[in-house]
Amino acid sequence: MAEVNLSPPAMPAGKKRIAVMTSGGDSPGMSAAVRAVVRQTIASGCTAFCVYEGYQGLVDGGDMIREMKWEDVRGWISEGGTLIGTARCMAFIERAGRLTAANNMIEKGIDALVICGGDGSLTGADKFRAEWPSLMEELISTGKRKDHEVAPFRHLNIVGLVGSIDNDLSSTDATIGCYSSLQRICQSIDFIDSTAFSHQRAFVVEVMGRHCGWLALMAGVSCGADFVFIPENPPSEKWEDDMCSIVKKHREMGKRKTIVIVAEGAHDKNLNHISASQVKDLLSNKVGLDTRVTTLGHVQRGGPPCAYDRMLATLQGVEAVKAVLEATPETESPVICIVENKIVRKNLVEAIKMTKKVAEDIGRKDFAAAMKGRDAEFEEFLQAFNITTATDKGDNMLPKEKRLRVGIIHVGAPAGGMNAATRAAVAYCLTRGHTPVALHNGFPGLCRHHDDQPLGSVREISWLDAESWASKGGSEIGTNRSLPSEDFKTTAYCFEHYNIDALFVIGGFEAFTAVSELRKARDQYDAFKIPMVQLPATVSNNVPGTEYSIGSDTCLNALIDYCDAIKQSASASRRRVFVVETQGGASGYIATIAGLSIGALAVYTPEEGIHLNMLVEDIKFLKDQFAKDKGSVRSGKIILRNEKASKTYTTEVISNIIKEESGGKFDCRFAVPGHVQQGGTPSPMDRVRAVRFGVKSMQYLESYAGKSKEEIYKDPMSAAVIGIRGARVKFSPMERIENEETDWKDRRPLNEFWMNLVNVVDTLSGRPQSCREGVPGSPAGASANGTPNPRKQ
Ligand SMILES: Nc1ncnc2c1ncn2[C@@H]1O[C@H](COP(=O)(O)OP(=O)(O)OP(=O)(O)O)[C@@H](O)[C@H]1O
Ligand SMILES: O=P(O)(O)OC[C@H]1O[C@](O)(CO)[C@@H](O)[C@@H]1O
Ligand SMILES: [Mg+2]
Repeated sequence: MAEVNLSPPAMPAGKKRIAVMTSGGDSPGMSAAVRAVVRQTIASGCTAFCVYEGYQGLVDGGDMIREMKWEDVRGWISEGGTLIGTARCMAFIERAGRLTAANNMIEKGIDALVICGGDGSLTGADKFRAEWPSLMEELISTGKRKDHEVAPFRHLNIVGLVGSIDNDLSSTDATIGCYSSLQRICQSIDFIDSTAFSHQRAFVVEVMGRHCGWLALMAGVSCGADFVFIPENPPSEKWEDDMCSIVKKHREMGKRKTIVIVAEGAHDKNLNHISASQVKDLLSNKVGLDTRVTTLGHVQRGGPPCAYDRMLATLQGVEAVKAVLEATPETESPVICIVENKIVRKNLVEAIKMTKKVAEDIGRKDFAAAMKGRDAEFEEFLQAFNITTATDKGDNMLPKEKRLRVGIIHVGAPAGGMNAATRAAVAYCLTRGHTPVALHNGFPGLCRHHDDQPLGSVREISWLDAESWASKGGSEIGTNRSLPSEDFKTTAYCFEHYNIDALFVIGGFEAFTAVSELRKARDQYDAFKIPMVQLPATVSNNVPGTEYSIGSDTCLNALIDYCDAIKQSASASRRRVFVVETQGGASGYIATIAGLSIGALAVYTPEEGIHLNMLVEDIKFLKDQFAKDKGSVRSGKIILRNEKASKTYTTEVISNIIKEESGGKFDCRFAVPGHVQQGGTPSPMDRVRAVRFGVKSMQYLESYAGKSKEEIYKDPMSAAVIGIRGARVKFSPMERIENEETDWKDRRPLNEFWMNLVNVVDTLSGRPQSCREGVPGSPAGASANGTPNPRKQ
């Protein structure tokens, strides 16, 4: 009988069959990653496959490896867990299992595999890749495959996406799912807080994270816990006494509740496990506290992904497909990572090696090395946690002449994390011997009420005052939009009269403007010749000098919750579109990232504006979509329109035009979430970043202690803005940012790093280029990383 090649025919040049799978413990955002890989694959003219049930599906083959169409992943962006299933597969740990998996991949003609999983899954992927040539040889030598069948698959094209709640892979700042899990943990601890406070109780909370302390540490930072136990940095030999003395001290200082967080993999310096019940016994018996244990368990892994995880999963999924398409046989397998704010490809083998080394360092009790092996943020967060909970000032105190009175002021609209940043700054100041002074209710509050009796607006903040602010939304010291230029004279008088030696300004574009004004007014007022730092805090994320303002993540989460509910309603009513109006001032950041995170059909930003042709093309697109949908599930559609995208085409007008032009084929409504977008409780990301930036800002101001007014005046860095820029956290000189990077008219940065992401929203919703072609200022034609948009190639 003639030989038959049962494998599918080879793909045309440059086109591939790309499969995606999820493996290990599920994590929120995995489904969003699968959606992004599938849609980007199809948008690139390739064929998408999913491998169901992790490596088990690869080993079982057959129907477990299925082709996916565009519509198959509709609505997946907001789903928790992984809709293609996951498993911990023993068979794949053995070579025999991997051989069968390789054979199944050839059977289906899979050219490339994108694996979304944790350290274990990527270790498996790395092993599979390393072994691949020998697996191919074995398939041939054992007669399972012919040479020509194997020939097109000689090089295994593999890309890793890190999906795990544990955040345990070295070389990336965040894994897909870790911030959603942190959100679940923080919400639980916030709830526990109120009952603990009521009864003056202690709670020991055990959190997941297997061998990694990221979740425990970040929960400690965001919730203002009293003590954390993490495997990378075990407590001292006499930890029982240390913990009890810190808790006792906090109680003596007036705290009514105690929260201790224990990572499930916590141990002492000799690697003896530290359990939650052990900690509970100590708190009960040695400190005499009424203590309870709460083990959060799998609730930490469930539920929908937060905004950050949706965005991360989406951008990384898109990047994974690009990496597949750009790979040559010489390219080393990448893992897609994020460093601060930048999606980057790193070497998979190296990342696995570094991750394994952390485990080995812990095994060898080299904890300093283990700490270094985690990302750069990790150590900084531990320091920030220690500083904000420290009671033993001792060595930390500066000599008297280096101690400052630091004025802290909130300017502009409230934003999530303002209080957390203030709390961190206060704790840092007290630990170092500085005096934190709240300037209540912004600059007008300062000028008008500084000498009110009995309580003026200039007040020193005690540790206990600020202690409970870690999780509080709004602004505890009050905020105001007005600027110092409204009364420079009184502002200067107050700075002098109350001996303000340094200024920490927390807020958005107004805060930026305020620091700029004070800097410029230094010529006339000596009182302003003090070091000043602005910490960008605004839902709009439009502050020059940073790619991230605290509060913007809280806003995105509030907005996606709102949009998820609207989308559900639109889906249930089948043929309905919603136009949702977002805040953001003249910056389309919030609209774009929310669009990316909910799978919006289109995003209208002030940067691009709204044009008649755009509306005409979008209505055509909508008609086409509804014609294809035929009343299917998850067919609700949302267009996000920034509040300042157009003066003429308002949200209501657009909604009416769409309704009118739909020819009765579908309906359109609009919704305006308004100030809901400021969020209630700040998101954990805003809280932890607020703490990190708060501490860094204080350290920065402190570096000016002892300098003369003239030295400060001459130093361009003495008025600075702290921010994330690409892969780094930096202080930038106000003067340069004002002059070179600010669009003063539109109150936003001149270059907005996220502009190309509108293309990703379009690619993944299938919106044709024609909708934005010819639109002035449109970056259509460039993609997320500035590389050409695949749909244009
Ligand atoms: N050394 C290895 N060799 C081959 N396959 C492996 C190896 N380690 C893990 N795998 C495969 O990856 C699967 C998932 O690994 P693991 O259970 O460690 O979860 P993970 O990917 O680290 O995710 P998480 O820790 O977030 O749950 C394993 O069940 C196994 O199929
Ligand atoms: O769901 P399982 O298999 O019990 O595994 C629990 C483990 O998985 C994780 O949730 C993710 O790795 C760990 O934090 C935890 O130790
Ligand atoms: Mg793992």
